[in-house]
Amino acid sequence: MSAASTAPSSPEVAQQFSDLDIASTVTTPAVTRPSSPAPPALPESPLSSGKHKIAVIGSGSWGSALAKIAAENAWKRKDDFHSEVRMWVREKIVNGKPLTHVINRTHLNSRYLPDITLPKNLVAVPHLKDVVKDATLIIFVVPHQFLHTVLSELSRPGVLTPGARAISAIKGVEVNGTDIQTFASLIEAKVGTPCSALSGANIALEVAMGQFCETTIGCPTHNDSLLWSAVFDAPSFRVRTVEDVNGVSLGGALKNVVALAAGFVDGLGLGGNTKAAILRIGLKEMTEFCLEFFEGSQAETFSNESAGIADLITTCYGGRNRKCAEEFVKSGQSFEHIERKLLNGQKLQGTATAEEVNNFLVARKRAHAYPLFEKVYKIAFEGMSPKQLVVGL
Ligand SMILES: NC(=O)c1ccc[n+]([C@@H]2O[C@H](COP(=O)([O-])OP(=O)(O)OC[C@H]3O[C@@H](n4cnc5c(N)ncnc54)[C@H](O)[C@@H]3O)[C@@H](O)[C@H]2O)c1
Ligand SMILES: O=P(O)(O)OC[C@H](O)CO
Repeated sequence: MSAASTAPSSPEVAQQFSDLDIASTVTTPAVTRPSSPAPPALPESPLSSGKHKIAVIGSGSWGSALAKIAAENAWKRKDDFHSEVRMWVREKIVNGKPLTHVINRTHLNSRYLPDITLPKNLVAVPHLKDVVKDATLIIFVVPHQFLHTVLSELSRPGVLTPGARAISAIKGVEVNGTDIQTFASLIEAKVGTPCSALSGANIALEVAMGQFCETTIGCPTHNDSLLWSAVFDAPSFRVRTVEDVNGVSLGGALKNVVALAAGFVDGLGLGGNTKAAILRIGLKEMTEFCLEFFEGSQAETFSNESAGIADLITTCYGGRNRKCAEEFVKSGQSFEHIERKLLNGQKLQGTATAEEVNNFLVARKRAHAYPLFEKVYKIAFEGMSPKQLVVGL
């Protein structure tokens, strides 16, 4: 497609970022499917425009990659979506300039996803309340450590649009004693929007580069699956929807614990057989954990969907958790040090999840039923030798 003919900016953001050139070209996907049938009609928007408006909360590597896809789809379906998509960027000075200005001028997230050109209808905004103004579809994709702060700001009266829906692409769980919650249910409880969950074998950079992959979206209703498929499905990012919001959420959280075990295996110099055994045992514990503690979740989400087996494979071979756990064994340094050394400002999720899951299982007196999760916790937090990982499994 040639250069866009209309400016995608709303008056407020045009004023806020008046010096931006967001009226020229918009990145379009390289592949089109001319023979595809017309997409299904979307559920009505609560806005008087009749269109849905997308907001992205988070601008790390995954936030930026998902925002890119959502903005490209919004631009293609202007009858259904406001073409401007706003992305919350926690302001930071990068090379002497605010990151929001850098993103809006260069269309590059130089801090978290350099070298990937973002669509020009994706606008970086530093204040949360401006990001969600009039938004009907809100994508939560901050590292889970920061979610509570975000939710307390969004739960103030008048901040969110009545009738808005949310989706969580955050991988982790929230534990309080004997209670465990997914982030989708935490978001739903704190801000009152129905919340779906997106998870899959999705290393952010590969997705942003347009390499083919699949993702799974767990949705509470059929309307949610229509909406979120329209936001995310793309020729190189195929969406499959399931009704199992908990299974999708738990797949994304628990695979990070297994990825630490896979990294320990690599750090110990053990081979493919051992890693395959860890993956099998890990998938079994992930599935059993979900079935035991989350009523209505489905084993098939783990065995058949990208959010289960496929994400486990990619993360145990190519993810940050694996990489940091390998370094933990080889260097003997702390995970905090390794995170700073290797991740360039990105956040490690697996150690926090291993601790949360262990605390929960201990509180429920069920730690012995999940020996791999227990070993990962003890190696990461209690000084157990990594060599003990496979002993007695
Ligand atoms: N990176 C991936 O490949 C990938 C893929 C799928 C899912 N995920 C999941 O997506 C979620 C977000 O991960 P990511 O990779 O986009 O983030 P990231 O690890 O790249 O972290 C950077 C983000 O954290 C924010 N941040 C840093 N300090 C903060 C603070 N004090 N307060 C608020 N925000 C702060 C930054 O502004 C930025 O948005 C995680 O749950 C992760 O597991 C990541
Ligand atoms: O890099 P990791 O280990 O956080 O994994 C990234 C994604 O979750 C893979 O789907």
